[in-house]
This record gives sequence, C-alpha cells and structure tokens, in this order.
Amino acid sequence: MAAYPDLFESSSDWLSHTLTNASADLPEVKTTFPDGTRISRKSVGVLHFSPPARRVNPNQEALIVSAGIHGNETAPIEVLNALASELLNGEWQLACPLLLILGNPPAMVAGARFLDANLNRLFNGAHDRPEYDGLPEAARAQFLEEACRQFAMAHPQALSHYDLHTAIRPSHREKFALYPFVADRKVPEMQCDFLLEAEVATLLLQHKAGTTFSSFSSSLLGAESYTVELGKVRPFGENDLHRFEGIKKALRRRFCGEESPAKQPPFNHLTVFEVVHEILNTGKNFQFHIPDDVANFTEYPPGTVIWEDDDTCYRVERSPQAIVFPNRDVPVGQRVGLMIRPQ
Ligand SMILES: O=C(O)CCC(=O)N[C@@H](CCC(=O)O)C(=O)O
Ligand SMILES: [Zn+2]
Repeated sequence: MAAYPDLFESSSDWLSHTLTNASADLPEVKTTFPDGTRISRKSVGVLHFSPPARRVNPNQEALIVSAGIHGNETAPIEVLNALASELLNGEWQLACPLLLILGNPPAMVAGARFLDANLNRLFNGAHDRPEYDGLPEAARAQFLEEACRQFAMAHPQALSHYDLHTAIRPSHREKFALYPFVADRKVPEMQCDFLLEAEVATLLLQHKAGTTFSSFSSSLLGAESYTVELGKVRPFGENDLHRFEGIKKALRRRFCGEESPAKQPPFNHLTVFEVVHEILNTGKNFQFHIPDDVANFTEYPPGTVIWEDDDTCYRVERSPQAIVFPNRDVPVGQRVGLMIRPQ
C-alpha cells in the first residue's frame, strides 16, 4: 500500500499508479504532508508539491523535472519515481516548489517511444496543428503546457526545467544535455555546475527554437531548460541504475535546497558543442547517408555527404562535424539528426 493512498489508491507507488491508470481521465487529488507540504496529483503522472510558505528555500527556485516524454526511455522514469517515493516517505524535506511529470503514460505501458505522434514535437503550440487533431498525445502536450504555465504563475521564483531522456543509439559521450535556443542567452555558471554534478559533461547549444518540451518551457515560461540525455534506451527492469546515480543525487540536492558541492574530476569541465544544422526529412527523394547503427558524436571530415534530396546535397564544410540523434525513420518534416561542431 502506498504511503499516500489518496494519491495512489491501491498502487504501491507513483509509477505503478501511472502505469495502471495510463489512459484514465482521473480528477485532481490533493493532500497535505504532516510537515505542511501540499501535494496535488494534477492528472495521471503529474505531481505538484508546494512546501509551506514559512519553509526556507535557500536557492530561491522552483523546479520542473520530467521523464517519460518518450515512453520507452525508462531509466529516467525510474529515477524520478524513486525520488518521489523518498519524498513521500519523509526521507528528506523539500525546500522548493516542485512539479514532477511522467510525460506519456500510454506509451510507457506499450514500451514505445510514442503511440500516434512524437510528444516531444508537439510543444510550443504545435499540438494545435490540424494533422494532430484528436490525437491523445496532442491533448497531453496541451495539458502539460498548461500545468507548467500554472506552476510558473503560482511560483514566481527562478524556474529550471530538466527534461530527462535516454538515447536510441549508443554514444561516444554517454551523457549530454541540450540547451534550447533563446536569443542572446548564455548558460549560467550554476547550471553548468549542476550538469557536471549530474555527471553530464557535454552540452549542445541549439541554433533555433523548436517544438520540444524544453524549448516550450524556456521560450514561453522563461525557464532555464535542458533536455538531458542520460544513457541508452532500455526496457523497464533492464537499466543499470548505478549509471544514473549522478542525476539522482544532483536532483535530490536541489530538491533539498542544498548548496552545489565542489566539482570533482573528471566532472570538472563541460565540453560545449553548437548545433550547425538540423537534418529534416524533406520527403523529396530524401536520402540519408549515415548508417543506421552509428553512435552519437561520430565525426565526419570535410567533404562527407550527409544527406541529399532532389534540391540539396548537404556536405560537411571546412571543419569536421559530428552527428547526434541519427534516425531516418521519421515522418516528412521531422528531424533526422543534428550536425554539431565544437564551440
Ligand atoms: O536518440 C534519439 O534519437 C532521440 C533521443 C531523444 O528523445 N532526444 C530528444 C532531444 C530533444 C531536444 O532536441 O531537445 C528528442 O529527440 O526529442
Ligand atoms: Zn527521448
């Protein structure tokens, strides 16, 4: 039986409640911890925690942490569930307002990246496009945007959003983060330190705004947002959770409002890349010349043809570029990969 039966009914924890009720339209449920922290289950997979006003919030911040935007990226889901259980079991006290999100419960049940449409292409209003009309994932994107908007309005502290993922391909750099594009923005030192604390030693700077969850929260809510890639996609039960201790410890420290620890080698230096080109499936006899099994951060020398179609031939120019997220299996108009180079 869960510690908070009002929140999770007969399920043992947040994750099992989310999987059991994945497609249910449950009403909001609210309860209060003995220490005065208010908790609301806004919908299946969405928990809003508000510590009492008297609680000191030393980092003066509010946090949104999401996982399971892609249903088969299970390790970050297990990490968030474990942190939620610790908090609900009273193992530590929450210092800051916190919104925890498991993004796509029906896809989590199916063990799939998504069911009808890739949820992480439906934010920043993209859910309103006619081609997504009536799809549950479009409704979920709209709901999550609204939940984040309300959270940001209720808690005007500095807002950070970490959207946790794992990658389809192996990677020469196992853990890396993406910083959504917002004009004239520079990554704050404190965020670099947090990424290193989480054992994420590589950062990619996006070159234009997109329709991802982190792009929405940074562009429209003014959050410091990051998509964080923590390893490789594996089914529930097959993750080596030791490899995710870094992010778990770093998030727990932020939730508790503690100071950032001193940097420890090898996580004392962030390597930064910039995105120079987003490869899109143009549909016009589009051909992608990268093999299916290539690892993220594989480098290509100048002159390599990466893709071509009826109108364009994209060739690496001047200095080497590396590929991230190669995936030819996407609908026309969607991303097939990113080309990056060191900053
Ligand atoms: O490994 C892959 O090809 C995809 C892993 C993943 O889901 N990545 C995110 C990145 C989002 C971003 O660009 O910020 C995605 O593709 O949605
Ligand atoms: Zn993902």
